Amino acid sequence: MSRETALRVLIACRTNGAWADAALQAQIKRAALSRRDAALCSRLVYGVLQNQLLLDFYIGTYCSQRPDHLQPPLQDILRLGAYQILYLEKVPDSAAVNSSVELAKHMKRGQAAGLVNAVLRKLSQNKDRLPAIPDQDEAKYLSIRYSHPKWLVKRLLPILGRTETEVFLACGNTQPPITAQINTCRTTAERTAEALAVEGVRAEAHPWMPACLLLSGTGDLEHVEAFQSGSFYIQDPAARLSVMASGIKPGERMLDVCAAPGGKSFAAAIQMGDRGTVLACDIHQNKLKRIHDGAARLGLQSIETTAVDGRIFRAEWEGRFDLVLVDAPCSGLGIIRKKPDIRYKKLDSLFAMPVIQRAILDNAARYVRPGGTLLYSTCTILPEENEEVSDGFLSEHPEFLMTPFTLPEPIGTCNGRMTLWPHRHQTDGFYICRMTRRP
Ligand SMILES: C[S@@+](CC[C@H](N)C(=O)[O-])C[C@H]1O[C@@H](n2cnc3c(N)ncnc32)[C@H](O)[C@@H]1O
Repeated sequence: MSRETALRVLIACRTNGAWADAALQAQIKRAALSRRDAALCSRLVYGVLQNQLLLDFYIGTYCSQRPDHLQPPLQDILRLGAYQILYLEKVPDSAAVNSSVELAKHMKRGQAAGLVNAVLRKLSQNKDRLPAIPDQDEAKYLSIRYSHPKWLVKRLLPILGRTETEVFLACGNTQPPITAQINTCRTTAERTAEALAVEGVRAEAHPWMPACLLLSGTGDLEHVEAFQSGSFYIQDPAARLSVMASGIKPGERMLDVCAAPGGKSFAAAIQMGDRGTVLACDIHQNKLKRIHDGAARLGLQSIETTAVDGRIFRAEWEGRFDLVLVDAPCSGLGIIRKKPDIRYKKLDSLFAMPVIQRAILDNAARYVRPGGTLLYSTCTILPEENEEVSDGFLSEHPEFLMTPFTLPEPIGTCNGRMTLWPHRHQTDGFYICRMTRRP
């Protein structure tokens, strides 16, 4: 059942543009998989997505047809089989081959099962002497080796250089830690860790982020008492760092323009000791419920929600906020570890982003009071959506200037803007730019 469910998820991602995490959740529930089967299913889906280009390279070596000319479900079946043979030591090759042949039989295409059998058997026979990836073209080599699209590798090479690009790409295929941010309005990290231990969840203090725990052995956290009672919420340190950089204080008024599902609004309300106002907005009315439910669970009274398009001016908000946060919609290339399928999204949708980001920033800036703060952030690492957007904004808005901020060591003081990188900071890839409206 795990393999069939994994196949359904991969097909949904490819044909309906579904996100793997949401499709996984839905399909695991639909198939009513046990905890163990669900874990294998997740491992298969994430493993295939993280290694897709490399798997295709090996499949192509042993297949009489070009893999991209095969019927798409057949490609997915071959990738699932190849992943098990090359990466899952506990699955015997025979089981990987036979289960893949069974999946192909369900396709009711005569030759599909035979082809899957032939390709996977050859792969299994040769797995200790796999062909070398051609390395004449550096970007192509790295793209296949680490299964990241070639266009992204080409963009990264001049920014990071060869060695660091390789480290970044390898990091993109690792499992990110699960980090709990403590609701310090309610409890402490120590008490939360003790409560989690009682329920079998291991928690250790984050090496440098205050009031933050690294979790393992979590399973489904929603059933854990410490979660239900609002002791913490799950958020990467990078996201909380952006709120720390804003310097929001108790009693202030904050507007979170692109707020759903609410992580930064929660971080801000907690940083303010739940005193003041956080107006959490999103263009999608249906997403506000997540913010509302999260705030209720955490017992945060200072958060209000409303649906708005951040590009459209609301006269009643002009100059009214101490802090306006634009955590803009973006390509998400900084969270490839969590969402491996982001790397395969169409380029045109990614590069439409800067126009939307700038439109939201230009409009939201009008809501900042004189002397107040405008914080622009994204969970991506490319300058097109980061420095180029904030620099473009600053060059046309002389009433704003970039202002330094200080974050916990080892990050320290930043000169107004910074990019966090997964391989350097062990956080999500993230951009923070802090600007102040001249008084
Ligand atoms: C990066 S996510 C925000 C994450 C959130 N700040 C958090 O920390 O949980 C971007 C959000 O912007 C919203 N969005 C997209 N276009 C928008 C617009 N024109 N106005 C307001 N929100 C928008 C999306 O619905 C999405 O929820």
